[in-house]
Order: sequence, then C-alpha cells, then structure tokens
Amino acid sequence: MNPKTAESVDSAVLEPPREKVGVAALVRLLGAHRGALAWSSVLTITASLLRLAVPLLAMRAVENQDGRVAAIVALAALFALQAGASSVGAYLLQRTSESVVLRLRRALVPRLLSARVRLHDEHRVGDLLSRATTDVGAIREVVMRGLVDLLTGTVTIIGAMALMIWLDWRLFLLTVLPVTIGVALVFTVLAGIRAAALRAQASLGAFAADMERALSAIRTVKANNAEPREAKRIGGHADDSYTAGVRVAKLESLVTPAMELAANGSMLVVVLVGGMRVADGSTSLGQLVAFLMALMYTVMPLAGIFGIASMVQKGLASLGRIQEVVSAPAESGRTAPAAVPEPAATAPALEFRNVSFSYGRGLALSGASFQVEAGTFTALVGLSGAGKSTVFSLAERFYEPQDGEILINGVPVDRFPSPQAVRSRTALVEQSCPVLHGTLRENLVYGRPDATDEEIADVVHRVRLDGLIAKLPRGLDTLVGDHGSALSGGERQRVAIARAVLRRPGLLLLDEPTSALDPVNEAALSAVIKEVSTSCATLVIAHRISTIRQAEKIIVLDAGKVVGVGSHDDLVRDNTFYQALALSR
Ligand SMILES: Nc1ncnc2c1ncn2[C@@H]1O[C@H](COP(=O)(O)OP(=O)(O)OP(=O)(O)O)[C@@H](O)[C@H]1O
Repeated sequence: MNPKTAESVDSAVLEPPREKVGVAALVRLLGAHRGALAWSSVLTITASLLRLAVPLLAMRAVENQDGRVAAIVALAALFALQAGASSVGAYLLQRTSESVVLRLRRALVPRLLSARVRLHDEHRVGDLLSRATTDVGAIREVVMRGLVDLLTGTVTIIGAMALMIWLDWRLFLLTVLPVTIGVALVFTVLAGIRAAALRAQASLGAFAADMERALSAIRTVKANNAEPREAKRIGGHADDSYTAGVRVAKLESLVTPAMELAANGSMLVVVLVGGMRVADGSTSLGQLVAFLMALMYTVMPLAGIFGIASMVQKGLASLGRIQEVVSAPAESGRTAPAAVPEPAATAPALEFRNVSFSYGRGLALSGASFQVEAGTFTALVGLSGAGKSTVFSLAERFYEPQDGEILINGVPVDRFPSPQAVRSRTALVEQSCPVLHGTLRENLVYGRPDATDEEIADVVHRVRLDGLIAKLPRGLDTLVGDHGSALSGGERQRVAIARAVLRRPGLLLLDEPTSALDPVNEAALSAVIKEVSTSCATLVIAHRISTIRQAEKIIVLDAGKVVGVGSHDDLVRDNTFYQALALSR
C-alpha cells in the first residue's frame, strides 16, 4: 500500500482516545481496508461453501453409476476452485493485516518523534518501542486470525437463526433464554480478559524498557557486577506478563464451557417442549429434527466467535496503548494569531523576561530575566540544579514557560510559526554530546545535510578534529559505533560542536563538559568557542573558570533565580555568591 495514502488517512483513523478504546475504534481502523477485507471474506466463505458440496458430490460419484465420470470431473473442479478461493482469500487477508501494521507504524513513528518532550519524560524508551512492535503485532493477529472467522461464524448463526424462526418461532423464543444467560456470562469474562491482556502488554512494555535500560548501559552494569540484579529485575516483568497471560488463558477456558452449557440447556428445552409439541401433533418430527440441527449450527460457532472476541479484547488493549501515544499532543505552533514580526539583527540573540517554569514540583526557574547580545560570548554559571539546562530547554522550546516571555532576536518564541522555526535559528550541544550511529560525516552534517565538503573541512579544522580524521583509514566515512562508542569523550564533544557550528546558527547553546577534555584540548576548545562566538551569539553553560573568564558577560543562576549579571571582574568585585562559586572552580 502506498505509504503516502497511509499517512493521509491516519489522522482520521487514529482518533484521539476516549476513556477506553472500543470496538468502534477497531472498526474505523479497519474501515480503510474494507475492500480487501470484503474480498477475502467472500473468498473464504465461498471456499467453506464449496467444501460443504464435496461430500454431496462424492456421494453421487459412489451411488450413481452413470454420472460417475461427470461427478468426478466436477469434484476435481470443485477441489481446484476451493483451493484457489481459500489461498487467494488467505493471501489477501495476510496482506491486509500487513497493511494495517504498516499504517499503524507509519502513524506512530512521526507522532512519537514530534510529540512534546514531556511525553518522552513520562514514558520509557523501551515501553514506547514495545507499543510500535508488540502492540501492533497484537492487532495484526486480530485482523489475520479473527476477522474472517468472525464473519463466517456470524453468517452461519444468522442463517441458522432465521431457519429456526421459520421452522417454529415459539420454540425459538424458548431457546433464547439459556443462550442469553451463556452470552451474558461470557461478556463478564471478556471484560476480565481485556484487563488481564492490558496488564500483560504493560508488563511486556516494562520488560522492553528495562532491557533497554540495561543494554544501553551495559558497561555500567558490568562494572557494578549488576548482571544478576538486572536479570532478576527484567525477569520480574517477564513473570508479571506470564501471570497476566495465564489469567487470560484461565478466563478464556471459561468461554467454551459457558457456551456449551448454554447449548445443552437450550437443547434440553427444545427436546422437552418440542417432544410435547410433536406428541400433541402441533409440529412434525422432521421439523423438530431440523430445528435441533439449526440450533446446533447457531450455538457451535458462538463459542468460536467468543474465542475471537477475546482476541479482539487483547487487540483493543493494544490499540489503546498505541492511541495513547498517537494522540499525545504534538509540539504546538504559534499561539498568537498576529503575524510574526521580523527578527531584528540588533535585538538580543536571546532574551528571558521574567521567566518562571516548573517541571511539576517546585520552580526550576523563577522570574529569570537576562539578555544574550548578538555576536557575544556569554557564560551561564551556577551550582548543580540551579536551572542552567532548563534555560536551554526553554530556549529550544522543549517546554513552554508557565510565566514570562522568551525572545529570539526580539521575537517572542511563541510567535514563531513552530518550535522547529525557533530551532532553525539555534544550535544546541548537550552535555552528553550525543553522537548517532553512522559515519563521522553523517554526524557532522546531521543538522545541515546540504553542507559542502569545503564547509565540513573548515569546521573540522576549527574544532581540531582534522588530526583524528587523518588517522582514520576511512576518514570521514568511518563508523562511529552505537552512541559514538568508537570515539573518545573529547572527540564526541568536538563532533557535537562541529555539527552545531556547521548549521551556522544565530545562537549557539553549548553545555560545557566538565571532564571530557585534557588540558591541551580544553584550551583549544576554549579558543574554538571564543572564535565561534564572533560569528554567532554563544551561550555556554560553563563550569571551568578558564571558560568563564573568557566570557564577555556572565549570568549567575542560583535556585532558578538570576542573582548576578556582569563581567568576571565586576562579579568578583561585587557578587559574593559569584566569589564563592569562582573560588570553587
Ligand atoms: N525533566 C525533568 N523533570 C523533572 N525535573 C527536572 C527535569 N529536568 C530538570 N529537573 C529539575 O529541575 C531543576 C533544574 O535542573 P537543571 O537541569 O536545569 O539544572 P542545572 O543547573 O543544569 O544542573 P547541572 O549543572 O547539574 O546540569 C533541578 O532541580 C532538577 O532536578
């Protein structure tokens, strides 16, 4: 199926969740595939009907001497037709279920990536991954195994019920009660199945999340001899998933007996009352036998249908987990309807006006005001937890402040058309300096895929990476390993800075690493930062006094408040908090 079409229908199909995702949501999800589903159902039903004709023809072939050859030819044709119908039907169904999976995944991926950072704060990576893999798989099961059986079963039941009403409607009414009791019983069980399935899927999500936690920090795990503890912790989630899975199995095992009891109950009623009606001549024996057969045709597929219903319950539990992510609010665009004012080159590159922000417990920033002038080098200093990284997160619009205003080149960030428009003016180098799996070149041009070789060479030289690249057998095309594991901490830092500088941002936000660099590289990097700041405003979260002293302006943060702004000399002279801080560096 065309992926573009898939994306365009998803917003309609994957609607925002209500309290609980219902069957209607599943129907809507499958609605886009109704053509293929209808065809595969027709073919599967045809194949079953053709199968029913086989014994009749076989009987004719055996009993009828004259028409034997014709009957055998018809039988062979029937076999071929039946095989063709069922294989094409099965293929169509499997292809449809793959299309449903594709559509869900294609809807999930962009929404996961464009969701607010808060969603990622609230959910663990492994859990989100399991929604895109295991949960989508559960829905594939429903489509592949459940739907056609559900349809054929329903068709049979409706037909047989119509027959019963036609044969003897009074007798039919009598059978309704036991069957209704059975169905009601099964419905209560189904609710339990859904709850247990949800628990099983959630445990699987936690299992994946803890697996991810351990594997992504495997060196830390080993260095702390924590393998057995991690294995126990992860195994615990597998146990939980097993317990919930067994509960599903227990509940499912109640479905068939409940339906059998209902069948036997109604059979008894029919035999009892029908027998009396035959005796008093109000109905014939033949009619009673036909009625009993029709009753069996009604009740037998009911058990199958409820088996499928329990599979659907599991699918719904998974669909709920998927929709929770799909409908998580995306990053918002402009909030003010007015046109975006032109950014002014003379305005500060970044300005915070009375900004307050909380992650949910206490204020991380409280009435913070400061300016980072264009083309200057500003340092942001403060104790751990003072709110320095929060300043960066707000400037990048990862979060929205609860109070106050943030301006980039004189334009409030919420007046930009989108958070991406803000980010195209800024470049961020995080303290952890993430390097993505791929080649050095891919990492460098990650923010500017159209950078020329000359630009890359220039930046590589400026961040002193040319020595390293010259040593590598494949130069810029060398793979850097998962998370850049083939690079040293200092090299990762320089790759991250080069990537940011290559974007030619108006504002560079740089979280200085505290330990990744040796003194020679540290001095070199300080020179790089200083040089870069001449072409773009640079705000550095600085820990080293050598970096801090180079800054034209220093902003001092303490417990989310700006407690000092000025040059190093001014602050050393006037600011007691800064004096203590500088002394400790
Ligand atoms: N995603 C988050 N969710 C909840 N609280 C957070 C989150 N990020 C930071 N905080 C809290 O907000 C406060 C400010 O954190 P921030 O990371 O901005 O400090 P910092 O000055 O950058 O610290 P450091 O120098 O140690 O990196 C801290 O109390 C921190 O615990």
